[in-house]
Amino acid sequence: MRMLEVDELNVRYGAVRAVRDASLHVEEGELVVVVGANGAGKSSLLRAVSGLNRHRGRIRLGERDISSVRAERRTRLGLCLVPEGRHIFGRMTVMENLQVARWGAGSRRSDEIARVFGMFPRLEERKHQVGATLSGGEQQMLALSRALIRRPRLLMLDEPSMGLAPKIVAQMFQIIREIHESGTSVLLVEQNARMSLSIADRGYLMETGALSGGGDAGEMLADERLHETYFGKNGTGAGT
Ligand SMILES: Nc1ncnc2c1ncn2[C@@H]1O[C@H](COP(=O)(O)OP(=O)(O)OP(=O)(O)O)[C@@H](O)[C@H]1O
Repeated sequence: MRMLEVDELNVRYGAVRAVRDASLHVEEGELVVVVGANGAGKSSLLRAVSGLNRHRGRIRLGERDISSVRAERRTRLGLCLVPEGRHIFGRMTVMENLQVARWGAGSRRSDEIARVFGMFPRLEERKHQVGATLSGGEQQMLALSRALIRRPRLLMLDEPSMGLAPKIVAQMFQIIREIHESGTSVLLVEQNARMSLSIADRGYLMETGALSGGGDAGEMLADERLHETYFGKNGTGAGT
């Protein structure tokens, strides 16, 4: 089954066409990455799929057309976005952040929090610490945990490697790989092309609002033409 199908999506900010006739899909259980440089339109694409941006075009989640469904309802239907910049509650503790997420998911079950602590033991160790005092990697883990509490059908991640030290970036991609291996469908947007393609099934390229590709991630990783532009001299990705 196709988990997500996006057809001819367009996002405009006044005269700026941030997303142009973008079409993509994610099969059930797939990990798909959209790679592209800073400003290519990746965040606008994910925000539109989440219902947070005004957009034109058709979006299907599973069998259902959600093009005109509001953002909160899309989340309830299983589409969860971990936004760029994390947006955790800095003055609340780790535990409180997770409790708010669980409440938002309409659940009171304490085992949902225990489940994410099982995935991120580090967060359990810091459960009484306030969000703002966590490291960047821990904040990203908390943002991810808040989405996972909802048991999403499709998890969308906007630049999860942003601002993290290289060692932590590697851990973050390992965690995303494990989430995918546990059966969750994932749509990831990233500037770090090399790392994200190395864990993905398929990849798209995004340039000035337009998507191309949609091919096998391993083949994209081996494609010499993409190296100079997208993998950068130090191999960490476009624009870095
Ligand atoms: N609220 C906004 N108002 C006007 N223009 C915007 C707005 N948000 C984004 N843009 C413009 O739309 C284009 C795409 O931006 P977007 O943030 O989607 O790209 P991106 O690939 O996610 O880049 P980044 O990684 O820097 O977030 C850019 O030209 C950006 O300047």
